[in-house]
Amino acid sequence: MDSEALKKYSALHPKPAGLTLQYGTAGFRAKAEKLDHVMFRMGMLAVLRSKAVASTIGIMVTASHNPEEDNGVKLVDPLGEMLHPSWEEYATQLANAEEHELQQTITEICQKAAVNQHKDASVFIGRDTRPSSEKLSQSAIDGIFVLDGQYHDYGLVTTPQLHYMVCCQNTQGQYGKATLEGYYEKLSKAFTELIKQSSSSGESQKHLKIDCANGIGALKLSEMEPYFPKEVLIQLYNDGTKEKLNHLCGADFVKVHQKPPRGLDMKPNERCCSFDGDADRIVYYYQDATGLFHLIDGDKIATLISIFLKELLAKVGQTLKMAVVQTAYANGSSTRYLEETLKVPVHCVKTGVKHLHHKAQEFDIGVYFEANGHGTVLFSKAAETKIRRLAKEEKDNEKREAAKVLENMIDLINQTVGDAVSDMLVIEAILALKGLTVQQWDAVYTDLPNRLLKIQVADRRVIDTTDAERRAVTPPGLQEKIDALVKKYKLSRAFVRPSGTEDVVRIYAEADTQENADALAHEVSLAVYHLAGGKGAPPQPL
Ligand SMILES: CC(=O)N[C@H]1[C@@H](OP(=O)(O)O)O[C@H](CO)[C@@H](O)[C@@H]1O
Ligand SMILES: [Mg+2]
Repeated sequence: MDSEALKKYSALHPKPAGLTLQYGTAGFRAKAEKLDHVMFRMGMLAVLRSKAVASTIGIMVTASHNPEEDNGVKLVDPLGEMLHPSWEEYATQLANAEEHELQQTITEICQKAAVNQHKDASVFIGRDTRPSSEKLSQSAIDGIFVLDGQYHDYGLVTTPQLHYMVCCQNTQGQYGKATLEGYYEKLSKAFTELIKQSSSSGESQKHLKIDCANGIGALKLSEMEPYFPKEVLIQLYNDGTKEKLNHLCGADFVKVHQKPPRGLDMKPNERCCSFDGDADRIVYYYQDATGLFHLIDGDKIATLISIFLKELLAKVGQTLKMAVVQTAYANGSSTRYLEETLKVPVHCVKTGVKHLHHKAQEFDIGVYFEANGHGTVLFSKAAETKIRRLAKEEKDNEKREAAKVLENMIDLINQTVGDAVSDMLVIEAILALKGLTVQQWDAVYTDLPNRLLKIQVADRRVIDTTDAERRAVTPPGLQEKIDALVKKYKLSRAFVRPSGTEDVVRIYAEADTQENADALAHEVSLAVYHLAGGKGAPPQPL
């Protein structure tokens, strides 16, 4: 490490005095103007991580569904996974070190993590369309440069595209070609193969309206369109040419407000979907003839995919172990349907993709989705090998054809991380192959009415949870109070947890009716306000 160069460069990216940030559920997130030093330092950390694991590491500059003024950064591990938890702590230390402690902190990280500083380092970097992203990614590049790392700047890409590139690179091309063209070709080839086998459905079945949240999804879908087969008739809305990123649109807005995004003209019964700002989440929806809005969230996506995969597994006659991984936010009806009707085991883990991904790796086929629409399917190496072999060698026609469908699903799904583009194509292929309308998909089960609220408290760390965040262990008395409130309603459930991305406590409630879900959520938020140090005026009923 050249300490003069480090001093010189870090002076160009000074840390605002007194500012401390934490590497949370989704990396660092803050107002963009507070992040320059963090980017520079994450450039350096990516170099250290790359040296430690002798692989290419990714840096993605994005704040996903947050407002346009925010930004953030996430590191991507060798196979496209989220940064290993043991390094999150190093990320936080490095981001918060004062200028004069910087060199010492780097040395300490190298010691603790056994980083061989003489090794080569390689970093892939990408960014979303925020006005601040270009400059911030340059700051990260300065950080890579100062520690002598090699880098490739992919410029504007979706978060899942960057994860894909990193995985391709570290598997020496086994996962695909580490270029945008490679990504488009791999996905569109698998998709085209899949829908070849669908009996041609009506014209209306082919149309899909996509709300791109005024983000990167619009750019990348336009680039990808020439690769699509002619059966795909997509119309892009909120493409970023007129309005602000994530403003009154995008997957998060639609999920939280349970209403259509602005800027998408929706006719009755049309199939529509929304991406989030960095295109790693997707939700579907439609409006029925009476004008009622129907949200089809991550739970229904997981269910559709599970139904489809289970049928295929039965056809190929293989006993591969399949499971669905959810979080506490999954609608109770989805869990019940999966366990009781579909007979697929369901596991509940803590919020955050890294937890879901990790759990899903335990199965031959692990389907994971957060209710908000972030998710994917993981196939174990053994399962993949078996399926590819059957697709090639199986003598029985029906079995071999089913194995081929599974093989194309493996190639279409971005197994590195949830991917709105890939998930959309998976869903479109399943609907086409099964001849399902969006209404039939929606009707697989009925969501329990639910409400998600957030409130501010003086220090959200006073709330500690257990049992995959479904029960609060502190502050004293809070869980007992929640239990008593839940008992007042039918089919009810409620829990609270501190957010990992915002300075708030989240409250979730579901019950037999919307009024009851709203009332329960409100009562629980009052309990949090009183027992966990609520800030400002007490929460008001909805
Ligand atoms: C209830 C909810 O939607 N929580 C989101 C949100 O996390 P919080 O820790 O709840 O702020 O952002 C995460 C990162 O995008 C996402 O993984 C998660 O699902
Ligand atoms: Mg996102």
